[in-house]
Amino acid sequence: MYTDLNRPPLGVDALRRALVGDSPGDDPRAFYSSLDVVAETGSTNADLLARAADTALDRAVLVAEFQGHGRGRHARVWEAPPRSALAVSVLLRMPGLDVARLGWLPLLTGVAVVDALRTVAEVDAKLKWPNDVLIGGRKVAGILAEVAQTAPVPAVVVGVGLNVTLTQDELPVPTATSLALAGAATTYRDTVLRAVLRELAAQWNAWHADGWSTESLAAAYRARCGTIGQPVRVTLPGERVLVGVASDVDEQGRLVVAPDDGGEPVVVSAGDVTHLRPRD
Ligand SMILES: O=C(O)CCCC[C@@H]1SC[C@@H]2NC(=O)N[C@@H]21
Repeated sequence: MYTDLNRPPLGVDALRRALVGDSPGDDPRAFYSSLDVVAETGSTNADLLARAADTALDRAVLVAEFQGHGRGRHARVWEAPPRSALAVSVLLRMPGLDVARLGWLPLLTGVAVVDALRTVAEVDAKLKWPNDVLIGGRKVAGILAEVAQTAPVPAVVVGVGLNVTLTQDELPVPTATSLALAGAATTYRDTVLRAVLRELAAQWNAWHADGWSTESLAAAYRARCGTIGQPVRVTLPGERVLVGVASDVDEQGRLVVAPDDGGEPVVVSAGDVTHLRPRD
């Protein structure tokens, strides 16, 4: 099934040197407490969630060269051939953050992935609400955040799956793409992973310094979101379909849609969005 297993492994020692601090702090270059790369696991999100009660794992990073049961949003699977994608999870706690704002973390992660890809891969990456990362209308990365109710502060495991060197034949669905297929300036996974984790740390630090306020974060999200201003079809829970124009995200990161039937704006907290101008 997989065409080329001779792809290079990630260089864990260099990644650790670049990203892990002796006493992890505000510097995005040494933000993380640990970084591990495993050859194979079921799901990096599941692995960190299972160990979320261990406070030593705050800001831990777990990367898998291959996931047998990668988890996607809406209970879907997330698949990629070995060593051709990034499958990375980070465990974060945000003391003092109102739990109602936890939902911003996957959106913040989306902002970080977009910035990393624009910078090192030189691609025109954009977000499709809530946090699919698209290039030319095709999905290159997905984000799944899951919460563990640890006391006194919940732990959030945020996972990123990013297609790097997948060939056309290896794409899980025709609407996906990879950095290689999108003509990225680099398909070196170490470079991309380093950029993603540094941007995530920088965004997280900025949000923390801002007292977990959502104003600047929402502005950063809007600036990178290709859904706002788009005609969209939204499949809501229960398979109800909403068609209209996405006008904004609100203070909780929910999508506001002006329906085509002229009704009141609908605030969407969960749903599957299709852009009706497919290249955006
Ligand atoms: O459905 C989506 O778009 C989200 C996909 C998230 C996949 C990543 S890969 C690393 C982490 N571990 C998982 O099991 N899922 C996430």
